[in-house]
Amino acid sequence: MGHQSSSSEPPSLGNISKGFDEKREAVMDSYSAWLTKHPSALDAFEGMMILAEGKSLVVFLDYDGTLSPIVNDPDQAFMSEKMRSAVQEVANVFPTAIVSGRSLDKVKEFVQIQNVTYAGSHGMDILTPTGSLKYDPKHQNKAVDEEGKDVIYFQPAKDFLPKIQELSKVLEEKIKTIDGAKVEDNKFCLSVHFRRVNIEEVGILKEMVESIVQGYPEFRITKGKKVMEIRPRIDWDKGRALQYLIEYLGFNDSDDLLPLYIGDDKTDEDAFQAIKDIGRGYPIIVSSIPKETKALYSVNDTDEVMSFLKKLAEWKNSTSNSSN
Ligand SMILES: O=P(O)(O)OC[C@H]1O[C@H](O[C@H]2O[C@H](CO)[C@@H](O)[C@H](O)[C@H]2O)[C@H](O)[C@@H](O)[C@@H]1O
Repeated sequence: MGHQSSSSEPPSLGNISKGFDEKREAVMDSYSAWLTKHPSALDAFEGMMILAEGKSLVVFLDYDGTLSPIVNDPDQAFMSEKMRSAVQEVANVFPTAIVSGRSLDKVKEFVQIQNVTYAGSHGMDILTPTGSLKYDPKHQNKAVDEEGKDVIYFQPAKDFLPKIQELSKVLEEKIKTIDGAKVEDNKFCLSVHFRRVNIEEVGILKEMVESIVQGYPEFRITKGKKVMEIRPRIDWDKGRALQYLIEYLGFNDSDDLLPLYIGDDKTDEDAFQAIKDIGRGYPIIVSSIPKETKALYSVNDTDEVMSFLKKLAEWKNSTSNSSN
């Protein structure tokens, strides 16, 4: 008797593979459609640089998912030596800042490059050498760094520190019961990670965190990649940090300014918006899947970020040499 297929029978391998191919094609189609709206910054590079000629390009880079690939353990999110040298090449020829959700100390420890400006805690902890900024004692602290240089810390959430530390302890104690959950202290904000939490327990963890944070109305929760980010309710984000750094560099009212920001996460959208508000510049999202974004351009992954940074430094070096 010939083989009869019925709906109760398991699908054959051939059918599974056909279904898989169809799904993959559909994903590729939607990614291609998305790319027409957010073209690859590598493909669009020449055109972007034509507009950059004679302008003052300022480079802003997110850390996790941009300079280092997303990994399971946040403490192991190291940057490759190749990426470090690409960032170094860019920092040698453009003012460059790293704007991260990590604590300032942690991001400095990961990146280990001298001539870049660092902003930690989603821009709530910015370290700059003393310079053109007006001294604002409300949010700025003068200090001397490890090398004996005068520096300024800009910390708009400083007053929240005791409460953040309290909240961190409460969260740590409560989430102990959930295997794989982790609180990361990013100084002016906290991250509750659930990448390594069993899928069945993620909802419980989220409810737990939400209910604890409700008891601290001066804080809010934002979402990142398998992480809940708890931060003070202040009008400050990566976009405001970008504006602060532009002012610090003295480009506030400059028509020459051309900010470029590369980031992969929701909190980077504030910086993309800030560039849109300025009215010119290159907001670039790192994504291998179509997603809602304010970025104009895209790159697929951290390898493409590295290729883009290398091209950028090469372009600057070649244009400087040709004008000599
Ligand atoms: O602004 P960023 O520099 O992108 O920081 C955002 C969060 O990044 C880190 O978490 C993410 O990367 C981890 C390491 O790859 C990954 O394990 C985690 O699932 C991701 O959410 C960082 O640990 C967080 O504190 C930052 O808020």
